Parts: sequence; structure tokens; C-alpha cells
Amino acid sequence: MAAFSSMHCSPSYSFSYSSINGCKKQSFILSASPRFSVPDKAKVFFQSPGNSHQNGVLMQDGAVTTKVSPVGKEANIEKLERDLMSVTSSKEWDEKAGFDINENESTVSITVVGASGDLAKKKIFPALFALYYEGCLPKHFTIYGYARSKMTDAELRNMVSKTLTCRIDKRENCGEKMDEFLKRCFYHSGQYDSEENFAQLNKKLKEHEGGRLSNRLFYLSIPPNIFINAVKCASTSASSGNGWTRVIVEKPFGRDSESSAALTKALKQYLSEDQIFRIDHYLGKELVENLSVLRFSNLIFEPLWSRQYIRNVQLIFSEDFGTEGRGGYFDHYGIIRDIMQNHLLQILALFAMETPVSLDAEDIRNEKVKVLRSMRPLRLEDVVIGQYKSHSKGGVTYPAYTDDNTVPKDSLTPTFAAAALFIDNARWDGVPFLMKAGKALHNKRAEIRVQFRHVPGNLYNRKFGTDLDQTTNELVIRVQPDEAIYLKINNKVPGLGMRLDRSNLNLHYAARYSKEIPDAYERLLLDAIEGERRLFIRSDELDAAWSLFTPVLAELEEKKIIPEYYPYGSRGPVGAHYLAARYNVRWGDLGVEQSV
Ligand SMILES: NC(=O)C1=CN([C@@H]2O[C@H](COP(=O)(O)OP(=O)(O)OC[C@H]3O[C@@H](n4cnc5c(N)ncnc54)[C@H](OP(=O)(O)O)[C@@H]3O)[C@@H](O)[C@H]2O)C=CC1
Ligand SMILES: O=C1O[C@H](COP(=O)(O)O)[C@@H](O)[C@H](O)[C@H]1O
Repeated sequence: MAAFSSMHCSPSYSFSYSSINGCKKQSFILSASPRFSVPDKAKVFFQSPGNSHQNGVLMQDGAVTTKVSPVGKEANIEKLERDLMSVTSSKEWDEKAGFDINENESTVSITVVGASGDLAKKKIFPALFALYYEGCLPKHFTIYGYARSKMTDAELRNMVSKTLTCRIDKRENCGEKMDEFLKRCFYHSGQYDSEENFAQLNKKLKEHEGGRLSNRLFYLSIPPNIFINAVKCASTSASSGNGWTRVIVEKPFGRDSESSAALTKALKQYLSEDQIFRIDHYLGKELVENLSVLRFSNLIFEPLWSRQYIRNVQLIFSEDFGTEGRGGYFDHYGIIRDIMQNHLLQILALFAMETPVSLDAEDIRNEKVKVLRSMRPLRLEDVVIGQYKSHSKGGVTYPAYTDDNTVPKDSLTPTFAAAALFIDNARWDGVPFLMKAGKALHNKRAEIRVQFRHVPGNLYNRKFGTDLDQTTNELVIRVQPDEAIYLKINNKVPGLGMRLDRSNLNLHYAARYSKEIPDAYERLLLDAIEGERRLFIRSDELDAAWSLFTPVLAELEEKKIIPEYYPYGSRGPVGAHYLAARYNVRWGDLGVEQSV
């Protein structure tokens, strides 16, 4: 069934449509810029799968700024909305919206650079297959794997096929779909710094594109030291001649302000900012994407979202495995650069930003960057670092970080860090934002915990004894695993007496939604194909993120601060508790969680 939703609120105006196959890009958004009144003059955006020529912007006074639906030109928004409300298929929608869809005209070629690597196998090819299965890729597309390893097309397909899976709720024709998908995957072996090799790739891409308008997406799934060479060669020898060329760049984007700026400068020799898609896959996670929805579309949350009601915010990341296999990369970066400077800081910015003017990428990124720029410089005394050591349990010995052959025996690289951060603006003045990230801990989890202040003059305090912490509300957004949003509240235990306990108001995704949650890479790949930048990092955001962490990272390294050693599989260094206690905070993930 088609699902429709509409939202009207002044001054912005929007209406969205989700198609029957649930592919989010078969959707459109009508929105009015607040500069104009609705409906006389409105800005209208249309989006449909993989066809950039279907995106349009229309001023209803007739000033059409890009290709636009013919219906949009003459219809007022209300009529268009009425027409589209009755639509039951995406085809019918396209017809009614007036799109002259000629899918035969354009094609998208996706090149996974570094196709023989871990990320490509584990995430990128499976995500592309999931998009294909969901009908979210354009009719004409080709996928090329590119790397130095020698491989035939058949060998690439064989490698890729091992990691493809179908969604639990979509098993029908799975094998068939996989075969169809694999037939559209090819391989080209080449060096990352060879224009000639990329020119050969270009020739092959052209053959597949068959004279259509060609759009090209390059996914740089390679170590950062070869980003620039690959970008140079791809842009000089394999850019599209008549469509767009975009490049997804994987992290790390440098290792401090200076190297990040140098990387951006070098990339911009070959690409414009709007061709660069800096990926932070945490932004593609379902519950991170939902953060703004939760806050801005529920009256009960937004008024509480400030220092007035929120005592502290905690951003927690833990993994129950070490750096096994990635020690060489990790030792050069450490947990602060690997997780905090990007994933956790991005979540913080989304969490703390002011209401954006609209859902447009630039409006959201403008707000995020303001948060990042308002952050108080991070001091060394507000950071705790740790490194895991070997531990034996149940007859099994788990390795120390430095047992990895690719890690120097005397490495001081942190595999755990906790930090207390502050946003020096009116909304968040004095509220500690605590971050904690670690590898080889006792569980795998990513969550946001929002601890609220005490109820003033709480009548029921005495029912809880002296531990006032037990009486405050806590909102938990569990990003993974087992996605959930729950709110800890005080509740009367049923019965004749007056006994209170803490219970959870609980939105457990697995119980509420039968649909499997898409992987973050699916959302982000689709966005890059669509040219949607909202979930990608703009260069000024990146600069601000590095400005926050660079001084403290330099100090840690210059002073050779020794990390606190913690046993593999433990809860991490005790220093994290002292840090929290300094700001009167107790980590929310310590207590025994009521199951949700
Ligand atoms: N793996 C993960 O879970 C994550 C990875 N990333 C980032 O994604 C990118 C790719 O990661 P991942 O797949 O793990 O990386 P890999 O180390 O597996 O490298 C990918 C490919 O690059 C080529 N390569 C590796 N080292 C070199 C080198 N020194 N010089 C030239 N080519 C080299 C190899 O292909 P060939 O030899 O065939 O050319 C390899 O298969 C990296 O930037 C990483 O930081 C980000 C988040 C998570
Ligand atoms: O970017 C990274 O993320 C992964 C964790 O990602 P997740 O989606 O599995 O939570 C982390 O293991 C890796 O070290 C880091 O580079």
C-alpha cells in the first residue's frame, strides 16, 4: 500500500509521499521557502529514483529554475497535493506529477575503488544489492569494482555473492535477484595512481552506458594515503562527459586540522565541493536519522531540549571486540579520531542544533556547524584515555591491543576514551555532553542518553530514599543493536500502598515495526546517487570538528600520556567514572537495564 503523509506548518510547508515499494526516493517534497507566502509563490522540489533530471525547482510565479514537472508549472500546490493523494502506484504518481520519465535516457555507473577490500565486501556491495532488491536503483545502472588485485568479472561476482543477503521480510526470488544484480557487476584491475588505467575503466564504462546521459559515482573505499591519487585519476580520466560525477570519500578525513585542510585542498584541485560526499555512516543509521524527527515533530520533547530541563547528555559507543585485523590503521588514529571526532560529534551536533529553516541539506548543515563552532575548547583534564590489555576468562585468553603484530609493542594509542564537552551557547550553557567510546569492552552498543533534571519540590522524593538520581527521567535512544527509544519514568506500583518504581515507556523497534531496518550504507549510497547532501559532511563542519579535537590530540601525543589499561571485555577504565563524577554525572549505562 502506498503510504502518505502531509505536514503543514508555518512558515514552511511540506508534503511527502512514500511509494508502494518503500523506496524513500520515490518520494517528493513540496516546500515553501519562508521568504514567500504559500501558495502564491512556492519552491517545489521533486525527487524520483536516480534521475537527476526529475529534480526540479519551481517558483509558482512562473520562474522555473531547473527542469520541472509540467503539472507543477500550472498547478497550485493544493491541487497537486489533492491529485497526488489518490495515487496508488509510483508509475501513476510520476504520470500525475507530470514527469516525462524516459529512463532510457540516463544511466548511473557506480565504481567501487578498493573493491577487493574489507569495507567493499562487508558493506558497499551488500548495500547496493539491497537497493537493487528494493527497486531503488535506476533502471540503467552498472557497478564496477576497481582495485589492483587481479580478478575477472566472474571472480568479483563470486567474491561479492558471498556477502549478499536478502532481508528477512523479502525472501521471495532472492536467488534470482542476486543473479540479476551480479550480472550488472564488473571488475577492472588497475593502479590507483594510473590515469591510463582509469582511462581504460572509462572506456568500459562508456560501453555499458551505451550513449545515454551518464552519471558516475566513485566510492573511495581505500586507505586515505591514496585518496588524492585516485581522485586525480578518476576525475581526469573517468569523469562523466555529459552527466554528474560524484565521489564518496571514506573517513578518515585527515588526522588533525592541518592534514584535513590539506586533504580538502587537494580534493578541491580536482573536484568541486558539491561533488565531494564525505561519508560518516553513523548519520545513515535509522535512529540517528530519527533524532530530528523525534525532537522537532513531537511537542513533548522540543520544549524540554535545553539547559533548563536537561542535566546532561551522554553519547556512548562500545564494541565487544578489539582492533583485530585493523591494528595497522587504528594505531595511526586511535579511538578519538576513529569514533569521537566524527560519529559521536556528528550525533552531538544533530542533537543540539537549533531548528533548521527547512530540511534542506544546507539549512541542516548550517545549524550543525553553528553548534560545532560554539563548543568550548576541549581541555586535557576533561579527557580520559585507556587501552585494552590481555584478559583470560572461561579458559579463553583475549589479546592485548599491543599483541597485534601490526601494532608497536610500546604503543600508547587509546582504544578507549571519555570526554566532557560543553556547548557555550544560550541553549546548552553549562550542560555536560559526555562522550565515551571504546573497543574490547563488555558489550557492543551505541546510544544517546539524556538525563533530565530533578522535579522541583518532588512530592514523592521520600518514596525513593536518598538517591535522587533514581528519580530523574532519562531518555535513551539506542542506535544499535536492537534499536529502541525508551523513557525512564517514575510510576506507582499497582496496589493499595504507595510504592514507586522506575519503568520504561518503550518504543522497541523490533516489536513495533515488522520491516527490517536498512543498513546505513544503503541510505547514504542512495542519497549520493540522488545528490542529497544532508547526511554528508560539509568542509566547514569538518574543519570545526577538527578544531575541537586537534589541540587535545596534539597534547596527548606530545606529553605521551599513558592510557589507563583495562582488561579486554571489561567496562573500561575507572577514570571515566571520575571524569563524569567531576560534573556530577553518573553514566547511564551502568545500572542493570530493565529489558526493553
Ligand atoms: N573496514 C571498515 O569497517 C571501515 C573502513 N573505513 C574506511 O574505508 C576505507 C576502506 O577500508 P577497508 O576496506 O577496510 O580497507 P582495506 O585495507 O581493506 O583496503 C581496501 C583496498 O585498498 C587496497 N589497498 C590497501 N592498502 C593499500 C596500500 N597501502 N596501497 C594501495 N592500495 C592499498 C587493497 O586493494 P588492492 O590491493 O586490490 O588494490 C584493499 O583491498 C578506508 O579509508 C577505511 O578507513 C571506514 C569505516 C569502517
Ligand atoms: O567507522 C568506524 O565504525 C566502526 C563501527 O561501525 P558500526 O556501524 O559497526 O557500529 C568501527 O568498528 C570502526 O573502528 C570505525 O572505523
